[in-house]
Amino acid sequence: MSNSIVVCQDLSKVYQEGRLATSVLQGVHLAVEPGELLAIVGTSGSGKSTLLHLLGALDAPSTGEVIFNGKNIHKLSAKQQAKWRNQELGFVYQFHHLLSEFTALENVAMPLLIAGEPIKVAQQKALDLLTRVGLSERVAHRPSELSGGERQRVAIARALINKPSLVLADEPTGNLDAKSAESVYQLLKELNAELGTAFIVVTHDQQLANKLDRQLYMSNGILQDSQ
Ligand SMILES: Nc1ncnc2c1ncn2[C@@H]1O[C@H](COP(=O)(O)OP(=O)(O)OP(=O)(O)O)[C@@H](O)[C@H]1O
Repeated sequence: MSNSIVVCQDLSKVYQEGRLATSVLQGVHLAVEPGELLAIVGTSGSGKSTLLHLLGALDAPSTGEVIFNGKNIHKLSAKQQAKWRNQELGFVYQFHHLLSEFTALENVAMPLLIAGEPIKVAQQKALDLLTRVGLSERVAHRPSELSGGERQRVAIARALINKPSLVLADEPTGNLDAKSAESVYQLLKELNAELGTAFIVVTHDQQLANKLDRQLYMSNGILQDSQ
């Protein structure tokens, strides 16, 4: 437990809109080990994305806490949270959230520039990582000039460029065909072996979930070991 990279204790989330309260997460306990590949599966609307948002401090829990390497991330100031996200965390989304007006190289270099790396160093590192994910010929392409699988690989490269200890991935294979989904999985696996990055992957793709180290099931806001 003390070795865990992230621990959630009794996490709950209630969305309050006027008089209407929607309880989305209930008493979630979770501990993820360094380098672990964890899948979270569950029906639509069960609270998986909400949990990822709380883990990334993009939203605050109603009760409970998220301890990341000993730090309660929801007690950090907004500025400290932004720095923590930049240095320790990577995000991969189904719809990739790449910046459309920038090239693949610029998108991947962005987190390094935000972290204060000189532009030449950032560009070289981005080029190396894009080569690593098989996109050396596509570095000057904008997102609209890439296929879905290529965009997803750019998004993964961007998530990993700062060598974070944890990547939060929401449906990373969600809009991909079987072949592209397999290549995204291979890439996660290789980078995990090489860099020791832990991944928490929210997915409806049971084939992907079966290949990861561990699976947890979300059902009506409750996270459990089996379905
Ligand atoms: N800002 C919000 N205000 C009110 N309710 C919300 C809000 N965001 C999400 N919800 C509700 O919380 C529930 C869980 O949503 P969440 O996106 O976490 O589900 P999910 O398991 O990721 O679903 P999916 O697999 O369809 O992406 C849903 O019923 C949703 O309508």
